[in-house]
Amino acid sequence: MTEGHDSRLFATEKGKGMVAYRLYATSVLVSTFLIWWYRATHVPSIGEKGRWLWIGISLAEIYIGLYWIVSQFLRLNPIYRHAFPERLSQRYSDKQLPGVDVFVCTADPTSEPPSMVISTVLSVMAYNYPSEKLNVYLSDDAGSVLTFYALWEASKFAKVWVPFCRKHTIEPRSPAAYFSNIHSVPDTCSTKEWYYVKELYENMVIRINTVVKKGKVPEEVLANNNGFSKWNEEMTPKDHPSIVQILVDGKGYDAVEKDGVALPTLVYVAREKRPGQHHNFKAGAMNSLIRVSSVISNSPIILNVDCDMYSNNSECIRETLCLLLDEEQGQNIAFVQYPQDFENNNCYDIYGNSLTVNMALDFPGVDGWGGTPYIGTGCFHRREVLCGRPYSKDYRENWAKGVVRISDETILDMEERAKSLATCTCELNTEWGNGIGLKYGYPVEDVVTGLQIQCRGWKSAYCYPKRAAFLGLAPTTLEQCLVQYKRWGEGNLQIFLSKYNAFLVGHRKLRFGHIMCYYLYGLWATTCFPTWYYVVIPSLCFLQGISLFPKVSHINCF
Ligand SMILES: O=c1ccn([C@@H]2O[C@H](COP(=O)(O)OP(=O)(O)O[C@H]3O[C@H](CO)[C@@H](O)[C@H](O)[C@H]3O)[C@@H](O)[C@H]2O)c(=O)[nH]1
Ligand SMILES: [Mn+2]
Repeated sequence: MTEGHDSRLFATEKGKGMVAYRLYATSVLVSTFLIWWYRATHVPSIGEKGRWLWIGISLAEIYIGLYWIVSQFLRLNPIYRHAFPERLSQRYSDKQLPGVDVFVCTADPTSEPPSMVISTVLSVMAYNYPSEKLNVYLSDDAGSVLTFYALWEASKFAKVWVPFCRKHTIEPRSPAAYFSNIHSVPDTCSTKEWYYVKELYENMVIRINTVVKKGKVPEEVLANNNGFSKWNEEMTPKDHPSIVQILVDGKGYDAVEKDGVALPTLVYVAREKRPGQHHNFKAGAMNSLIRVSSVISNSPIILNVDCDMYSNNSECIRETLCLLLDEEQGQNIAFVQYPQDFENNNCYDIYGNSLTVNMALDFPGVDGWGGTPYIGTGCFHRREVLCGRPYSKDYRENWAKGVVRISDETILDMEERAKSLATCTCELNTEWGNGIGLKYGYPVEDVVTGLQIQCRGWKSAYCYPKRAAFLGLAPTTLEQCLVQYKRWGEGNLQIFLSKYNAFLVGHRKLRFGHIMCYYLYGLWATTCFPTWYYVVIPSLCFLQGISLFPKVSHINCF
């Protein structure tokens, strides 16, 4: 069933086959009750072997059953959104479209190689969106000259790459992904041009990798480019001043390259780091970017991506705008979250990294209750809301908002102003990290931030386009997986146990089902205990000759 008519920019569709699913869920529920009944009525009597083990397994089954019941809140009401970008183009000219600031975060040039980071940056620079409305910020939490060097190289390559992508409607627009997956020349492109771009890209990657390997930028580059003078020998990742450099000024003349296509603004940001000053990880980096971008572009929409999650769908901004700009249904949507899809999963996916259940089943279900959580990457926010604005029915976003250049201000002046907003002291005695920007103090800062936004009355939307919007790298080794799951499990449990427990902050503000969705993630880590019990104890009992399950011969065990 599709709600919506021709003027809507997006439609909301309810999940199919729900009657069948409800029947199935009811049968599981009935079976669960029967198992509980069986456990309660067959407890070995006092003194009998295995009494406590029986009670233990009964508790494990009760917990798993209750957790399953909570999980059904995510399954009963899924919705799917479909955007109509062609209607957006009919209604809004390029000039009328809102500005978009894209934040890419990186933290370590060793584990996040600069050549990968710039591929992500290039993929978002090449969105099918007016360049003068697009601003890309790279936050480098390591403050590394190597990452800056890579971005400087990328800013030059972008002059060829961005027009190339737009001219030949290339997908995906991450050069690394494109050249490693596509080996044939598109029809519209001459072989010469294609190989020229490919070679240009490959040579750039070789130069970047050489510099990263040596750990040093070549002298001739340092001598000829002022940008590198901001670094000196004393600077370390944990101790350096703030650096803001506008590598491409999309609103200036230098952005118009030879084909007459303007490039998006490209800015390098390394916030100040000092020993003893807490930097609040990614949330701190995001909040610095919100401030820095407010003097350079101040776009009403912010997209944030992790540096290992490139844009795989160049239409994604337009699709998102369909949701946010829809006059009837979009006014209360604070953020639009895309799934975390990964390109490096193999068909076995032994650690369950593809997150298919969460992305394809759970999140449309949470969306049905009023809003998917914010999961930190591939998410478009309204700047105003991220900065603390509560929902009000009468509020209308100023989509034309943006920085109006002070006529006699140079780029250097602007960089200086921006730099002062990325220092350690600029958040002292402010609400940053509390009511403004991303919340501090939680390992999954994004989830708690999203929850806070929803408690201020806003909704959020989940978009699951056929062509994945972003593709990232999932952990590949068991160790990386354990670290990742521990962080998510621990982080969500911490929120559950804190004053940001969804019920405590959300009662009367969120629907009961929505609170249960947050509980599912909050309690996820605790399911390790019953699971562990279930996996270990019955096998040990088996060795001792104690049976915790009905025997096949006892068919009539009830
Ligand atoms: O001090 C820091 C630490 C991390 N990052 C960046 O934050 C992103 C995510 O960090 P990562 O270490 O890759 O965390 P993951 O556990 O892989 O992240 C997942 O889980 C996080 C917590 O929910 C979300 O923020 C992420 O978006 C999501 O991909 C990366 O781009 C990092 O470069 C910083 O900018 N500064
Ligand atoms: Mn990651």
